[in-house]
Amino acid sequence: MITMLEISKLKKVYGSKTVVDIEELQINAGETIGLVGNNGAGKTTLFRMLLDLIRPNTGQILSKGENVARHDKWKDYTASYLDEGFLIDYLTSEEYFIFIGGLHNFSPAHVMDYLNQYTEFFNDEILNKGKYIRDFSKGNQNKIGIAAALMQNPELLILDEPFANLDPTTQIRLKSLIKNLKQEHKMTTLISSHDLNHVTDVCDRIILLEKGLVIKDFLTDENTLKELEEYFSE
Ligand SMILES: Nc1ncnc2c1ncn2[C@@H]1O[C@H](COP(=O)(O)OP(=O)(O)OP(=O)(O)O)[C@@H](O)[C@H]1O
Repeated sequence: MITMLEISKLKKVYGSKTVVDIEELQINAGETIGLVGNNGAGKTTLFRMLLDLIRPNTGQILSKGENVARHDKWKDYTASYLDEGFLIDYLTSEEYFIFIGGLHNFSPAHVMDYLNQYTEFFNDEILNKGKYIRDFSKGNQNKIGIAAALMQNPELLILDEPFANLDPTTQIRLKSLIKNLKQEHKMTTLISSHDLNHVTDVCDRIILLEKGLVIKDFLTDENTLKELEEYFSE
């Protein structure tokens, strides 16, 4: 098995509160990981450290063996959408996609062609609306951010609560999209979610965080949903 991410002795502290405290965690290439945990468990903080948006107090994250805080190579194969801060509010959706495509040397025509595969996912709400990104609903901003992240055909994809704010139809379409990416591109995917149903459906491994600690880490099977529901109803 090839290791994609290797986390060791990772700690993030705010004031007197330790919000992430992970002794050891490995993510293998090709895995689809669901990160679950109640509000404040540390999911977003962990993602932000994976993307070197914030720095840990101690410990490190290696991506393909290189510390993300000291090297840049991971940026070539990693894509993410954490929140609307990743978008550019004053652009239309087309302008934004063309801007992101330009970073990967796509011509505008190539970008528009690439977007054809998302016709179903977009559900006719994203393109040709003459609307600025700031005026889209949060769910539709989500769709824009996810499609833009996928444009670079990443090996590692990180999505923070991708199902939140999506209508049920789009949630189901997003699940097939993620399953496809796993099957066809062997993509390594990390998804945080409060939706235990979706996350157990789409992920082959679940990591449960609580107060920054990994409480459970197991492969998904037919009992996982029940186990998680029991854990969270205690
Ligand atoms: N910049 C910051 N300064 C101080 N405390 C912070 C900061 N960022 C996060 N925290 C705290 O760290 C803890 C973990 O927050 P985080 O957003 O990572 O949790 P989460 O699991 O993503 O939660 P949610 O499910 O609500 O999104 C929370 O107690 C939060 O208040």
